[in-house]
Amino acid sequence: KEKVEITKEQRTLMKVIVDAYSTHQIPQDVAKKLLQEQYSADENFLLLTEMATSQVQVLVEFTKNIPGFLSLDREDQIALLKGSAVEAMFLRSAQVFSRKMPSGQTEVLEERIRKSGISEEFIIPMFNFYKSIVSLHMVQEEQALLTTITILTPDRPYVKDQQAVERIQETMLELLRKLCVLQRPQEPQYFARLLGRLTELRTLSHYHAEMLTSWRTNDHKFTPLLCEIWDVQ
Ligand SMILES: O=C(NC1CCCCC1)[C@H]([C@@H]1CCCCO1)n1c(-c2ccc(Cl)cc2)nc2cc(F)c(Cl)cc21
Repeated sequence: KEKVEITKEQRTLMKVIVDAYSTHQIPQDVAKKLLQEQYSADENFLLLTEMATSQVQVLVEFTKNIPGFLSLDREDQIALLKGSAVEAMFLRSAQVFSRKMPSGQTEVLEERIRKSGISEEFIIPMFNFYKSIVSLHMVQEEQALLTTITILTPDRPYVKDQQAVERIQETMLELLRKLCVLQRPQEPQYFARLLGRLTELRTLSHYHAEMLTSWRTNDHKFTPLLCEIWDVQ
């Protein structure tokens, strides 16, 4: 039986990442807003673009706190952010969706999102992904590390020094692997299941431009930051 132990420096690394992750979150709670009232497709589109814009800003702040990230080549830092922002947005949406809510609220939230203006064909893959995240019952440490591992994906477009990114990502993967073994001794496959979600996340993210341009709204207005990050306009 493998004796898994978190080292002192791994514990420090974990604390830095979880603190940064919990500090840099969307200012106001989008779930609460959606539960308060039913919005029109236009209002929902505006809400999404506002939320997504502020989430990118928050993602940049979070990324600066990932040990080693700022020592990467500056252009590679940008390439990693641009390459992971959409996935980070869907992963964050899934994590918000998977939060424990008073009974019946999750169903209301799901209904509001289904009717938010998003075109039918994307609803199923999106909720399949969200529900696969819900079913993992991830703890905060796992959520923070999974987002970190997504950001540190070496094979994003235009990354020059992939080895340097791989080295930092491997540190995070090893820490997450240990956490999973310690957290779920009875589920040896749990770590593999977590990483499997990143494949589903990448597939879902391929649709993001179509999901946005096919939104049932007359005015698909995007902020300059979203035009940078999303393949739209
Ligand atoms: O604002 C959203 N997500 C933000 C993005 C930044 C991080 C925090 C969450 C959207 C909402 C959906 C209703 C209409 C208004 O937008 N959203 C999406 C979503 C994201 C991308 C596309 Cl293209 C389609 C839907 N999935 C969500 C799951 C949820 F649980 C909640 Cl609360 C909201 C969610």
